[in-house]
Amino acid sequence: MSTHSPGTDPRAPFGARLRHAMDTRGPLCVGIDPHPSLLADWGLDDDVEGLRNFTHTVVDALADRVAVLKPQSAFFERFGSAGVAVLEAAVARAREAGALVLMDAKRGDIGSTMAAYADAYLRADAPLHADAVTLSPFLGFGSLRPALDAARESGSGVFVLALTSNPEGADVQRARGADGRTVAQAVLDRLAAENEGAEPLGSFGAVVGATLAEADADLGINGPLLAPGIGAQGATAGDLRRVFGSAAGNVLPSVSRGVLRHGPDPEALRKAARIEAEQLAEAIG
Ligand SMILES: O=C(O)c1cc(=O)[nH]c(=O)n1[C@@H]1O[C@H](COP(=O)(O)O)[C@@H](O)[C@H]1O
Repeated sequence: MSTHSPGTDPRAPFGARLRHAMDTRGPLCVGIDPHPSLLADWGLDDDVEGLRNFTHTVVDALADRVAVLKPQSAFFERFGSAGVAVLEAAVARAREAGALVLMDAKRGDIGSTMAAYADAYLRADAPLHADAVTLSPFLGFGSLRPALDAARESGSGVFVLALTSNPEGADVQRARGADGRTVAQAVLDRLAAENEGAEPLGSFGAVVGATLAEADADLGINGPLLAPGIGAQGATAGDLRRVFGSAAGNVLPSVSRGVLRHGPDPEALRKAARIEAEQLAEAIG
């Protein structure tokens, strides 16, 4: 992991900016998940001031060196508008310091209201504009169209849930449609179509948990594969090759508690992130 800035044209599509960030800073996304238990471990109160202190500490320690920071929106929303204001400031501060920001909001809705979510996160001048956002395809992949179009227009990205890291995900995601494909494969195929011809990497990513026993799916979507589950959920860097096979080079491993538990000392956070990034780069390199 280096402190090198992503340095590509800020107007380049998300996939190109992410490729550059992963190549120069190392393939690591650190999740900003201010759990009440982590706030307590850091000696902070479970209130807006504690949330702000926690979030700024993580951003100031890591935004100039990790490829991606991923704030989990719910932990901010639980404090209402004051918490969302902390999130908004953190997104701006992290992007200013050179990190790409993936807003973990897991949105999905009928097309007409999906357009409003797209406005909230993907429109270039939106207060909560991030480099990318997580989306849920449960209302049908086609319902995400307004977000896909908005991302293309603003040079942002999306990560659509395909094979999630939680054990309950398989009920829905491994179910087979009339054509024999699993739901997850149908999502992956639609993402591959969105990324067709994109170089060096498409902007339409999938979420595929590092905790899976095996992917058992074609992950060749020419887009990034967000891999949560490393650390607190039990997966390790060593699992990535087995799960992702030849697609490992496009994997963006994501760690939240596994890094955050080393705070609040900024130097300890930086060290934890550096070790993770080095191990992950070696595992998928
Ligand atoms: O979209 C995600 O980020 C996500 C998808 C998934 O399948 N599993 C998963 O754990 N996540 C998120 O990744 C983070 C995992 O946190 P840790 O288990 O603490 O590393 C949480 O913010 C989850 O919401």
